[in-house]
Amino acid sequence: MASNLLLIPTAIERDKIVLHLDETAINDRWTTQLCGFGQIAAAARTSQLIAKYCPEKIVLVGIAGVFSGRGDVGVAHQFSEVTCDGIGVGAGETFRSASEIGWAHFADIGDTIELGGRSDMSPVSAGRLLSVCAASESASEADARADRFPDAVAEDMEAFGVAMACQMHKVPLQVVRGISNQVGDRDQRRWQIDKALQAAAVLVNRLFHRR
Ligand SMILES: O=C(O)c1cccc(C(=O)CC[C@H]2O[C@@H](n3cnc4c(=O)[nH]cnc43)[C@H](O)[C@@H]2O)c1
Repeated sequence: MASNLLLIPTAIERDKIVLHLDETAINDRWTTQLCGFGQIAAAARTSQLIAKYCPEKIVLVGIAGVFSGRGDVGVAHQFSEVTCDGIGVGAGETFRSASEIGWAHFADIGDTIELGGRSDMSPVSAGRLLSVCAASESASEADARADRFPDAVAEDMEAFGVAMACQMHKVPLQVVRGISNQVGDRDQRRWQIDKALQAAAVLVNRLFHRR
């Protein structure tokens, strides 16, 4: 039986989350691999791993920031869609995305990719994940992003790249993110990484047992 892939951006996240994952499920059917930090590494590495393992399905798990007023820190979400922000023209208020200027990311892949390509992996709808190239570094930057994406719940840096590779290879993807911080809060003393990854592990363990 083909192994499924559990992708995690960094070794720090992997070493914390594996403590809470169902070991039997991992040994039986899942291969855990790092996909790297940021959209580019994540897309390239995912493509390489799909070619190597030919997985039936992929789950991406890690931490993310939540937009102010749209959720709590220390909980986890499984997302129904992922939107890319940061590839296009301009910066700040003048930024226009790839779709806005009429350049698709690749062929028919626009700025948003639906997650959960098959009925047996139908997503728990927790809305939109915004995948950025550089994390918001202040509350005002976070608010500006939140204004541009009124239905985005959280911000990460890899999901769109992983989703693009999965779409090209026709492999269904689920994305689970534990919420470690408020978007725009760069003071890691306030981040709740352990709690976020523990909550994320609960959702991933459920996905392990879903047919
Ligand atoms: O601001 C810093 O100095 C800094 C130092 C180390 C790491 C960071 C990160 O933002 C980690 C990014 C990493 O975790 C995910 N993540 C978690 N929270 C956020 C966020 O608020 N916005 C975007 N990405 C976030 C992301 O997927 C990366 O893998 C900062």
